[in-house]
Parts: sequence; C-alpha cells; structure tokens
Amino acid sequence: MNFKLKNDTFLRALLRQPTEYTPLWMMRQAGRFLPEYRATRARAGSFLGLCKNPDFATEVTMQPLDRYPLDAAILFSDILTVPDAMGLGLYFADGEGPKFERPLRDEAAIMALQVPDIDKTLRYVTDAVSQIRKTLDGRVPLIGFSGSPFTLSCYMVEGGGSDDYARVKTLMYNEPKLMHHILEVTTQAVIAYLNAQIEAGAQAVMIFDSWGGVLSHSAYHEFSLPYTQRIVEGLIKEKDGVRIPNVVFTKGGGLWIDSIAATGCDAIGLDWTMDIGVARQKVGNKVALQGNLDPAVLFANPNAIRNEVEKVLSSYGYGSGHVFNLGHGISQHTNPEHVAAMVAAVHELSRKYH
Ligand SMILES: Cc1c2[nH]c(c1CCC(=O)O)Cc1[nH]c(c(CCC(=O)O)c1C)Cc1[nH]c(c(CCC(=O)O)c1C)Cc1[nH]c(c(C)c1CCC(=O)O)C2
Repeated sequence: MNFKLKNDTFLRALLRQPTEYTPLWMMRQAGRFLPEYRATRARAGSFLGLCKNPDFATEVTMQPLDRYPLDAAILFSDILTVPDAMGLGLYFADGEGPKFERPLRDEAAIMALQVPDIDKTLRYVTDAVSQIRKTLDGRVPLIGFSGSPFTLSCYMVEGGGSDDYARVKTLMYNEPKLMHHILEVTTQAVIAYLNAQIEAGAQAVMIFDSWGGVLSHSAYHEFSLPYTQRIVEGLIKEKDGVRIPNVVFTKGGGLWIDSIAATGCDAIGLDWTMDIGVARQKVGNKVALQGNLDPAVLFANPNAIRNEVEKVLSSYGYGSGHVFNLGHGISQHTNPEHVAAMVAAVHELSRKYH
C-alpha cells in the first residue's frame, strides 16, 4: 500500500493485486483533442515550449485529470527529448511531426554519440516530474516514460517519421555493428533518464517501443527486445519501500508477448489488434496487461463505445492485472464527451469482474 496516494488502483493493477474496479488512463491523454490543451499550447508558443517549461508541462498534465476521473497521470513530455539531449537538434515543423536537424547519417556521427548528462540536459524533465508530483498531491500516481532504444534509433537515423523505415533498416542490415552501437549508447541514456525520473518522483515507468512492430521476428529479437530487457533490468525497482512498476509497450508486438513477458517487466502494453483474453492466457501470471481499445472506437457514439469497452473487459475476464487503456494514442479529432463515456463505462462495467 502506498500511504501517500489517495488512489493507488493503477499501481495495484500493475502488480496484479486486487482492485475494486479496472483502473484506466489514456495514451496521449494530455493533447490536442482537449480545447484547454490547445489554449495552453498557444500561450506557450509551441509543443516544445510546453515540454521545456515545467509550469506549462504541469498545467497540461493536470488537464485530463481535471476533466475525467482517470486513475493515473502521465508526465507531459516526448520520447524525442533524449536524442535532443544527445545533440541531434529536435524541432517540429508545422503539421509535419518531429524532425532532427542533425540525424545520424554516417559512421562518424554514430561513433560520436554519447550518453548525455541527464542532470544538465534533461533537467527540465525531472523538474517537471517533481512539480507534477507536488501538484497531484497524491490524487493518482504519476507515470514517467521513455522511448525504446529501437524506436528512438528510428527517428535518429531517419531524421523524422517514416513510412517504410528504409534508412534505419538499411543501416541495420548493412552495418549491424553501427546499429548496435546506436542502440547501446541509447540504452545507457534511457536507463539513466528513467531512473532520474524515478528519483524525481515518477511512480511507474513505461517504455514506448512504438515502432518495434515494423521489424521481422528475428530483427525484433536482435535489435529491439534485448535492449528493452537491459532497461527493465537497469531500472530502480523500489523507492522508499514502494515498488515502481514498469510497462513495456510494443505497438504491433502481439506476436511476441511471451518474449516480452520474459524480460521481467511488470506489465505489457497491448495495441488493439490482439484479443486481450488470448494475451492473458499466453502470459499467465507473469505480467499485467495494459490496453487495448482501438482509439477509433472513440469516434463512435457513446452506446457503441460502451459495447466495445464491455468486450475488452469481458475478454480479459475476472480478477486483477488489467489496466484499461487505448491501444495507441488518442486521436486529436476525438470528441471529449466520448472520452467521458468511455471512462464512465470502464469504471462502472468493470466492477463485476473484481
Ligand atoms: C512515437 C512517439 C513520439 N512521442 C511519443 C511517442 C511514443 C508513443 C506513441 O507511439 O505515440 C510519446 C509521447 N508524446 C507525448 C506524450 C505525452 C504524454 C501523454 O499524454 O501520453 C507521450 C507519452 C506528447 C505529444 N507529442 C506530440 C504531441 C502533439 C504536439 C502538438 O502538436 O501539440 C503530443 C501531445 C508530438 C509528437 N511526438 C512524436 C510524434 C510522432 C509526434 C507528432 C504526433 C502528432 O502530430 O500527432 C514522437
């Protein structure tokens, strides 16, 4: 039991301890679907302006919690702050998503990569974590996060988003040693970064392997999973006598959940493509599961949303170990009232399973 928390349902579910209902939060819960987020972003001038100012980061982290009775808060930041701290120069071109000024395009750039001094380069993140914890005042737990080394490498090599991952996959197949070097340095950076978030007050951490699912079976097991496993092994597991659970989310990773469970993680994030009941059978009592409603369900009407929520809950079935979530980030085109319908449905309909 976490004595400082008024609602620790989320942490108990991650540790597969009994709960009264299924807790929930949403990936990208602080974001453009909320008018209040768009207003704060306009005041800050840009998305990075929000991330780099702890007052703004705290304000937008709290917005979804003030609107909905969610069971967890997530640090407002981005996975790409780590490569930015490594000197790649993150920027957001209007309407084009993230980009790097200095992507990794040759051997010299790759061999020059270094683990950044987190205290110096990412202080704005750990400051935001402490400030959010204070503002939360024990309402719900705060989740810290990072990208997985493979997913970060995709952006670092491509220089931005990609449809085919041609550059990073070419490097991976032509020059596996160079690819492993990027992954090695990034792994060390991510371990230091997540542990700094935990020291600053993050009560659970999540690793986003958002693009792991674009890999072949063998490439996933060579270039993504072992590095995720090293992170899981390197994380601070307990602070002030309280467990700090971790979640590994691999979008498109449903085929590999047995290998993911074997990393020793506490929970696996599922996208919407896999039946969560089948996933539960496969992983047994090893890990908790987080997910897995298709974010597009929120475009439908509240009745349809309720039906789809019930399907996920009943497929998971009786007992603890499920954190309800979307299978990926919420769309910016979502109607905020539909989110209210989903939150109410999860809290109400899940009680019969506990
Ligand atoms: C791949 C990835 C990124 N960032 C992230 C991932 C992994 C998760 C995933 O798979 O979605 C992680 C992330 N990004 C953001 C959060 C905040 C916490 C949360 O509310 O979940 C988290 C956890 C805020 C954000 N990160 C970004 C926004 C939108 C920024 C804005 O224009 O206001 C937010 C709220 C920008 C971003 N950042 C990134 C992209 C591809 C984009 C553009 C996306 C888009 O335009 O919808 C990289």
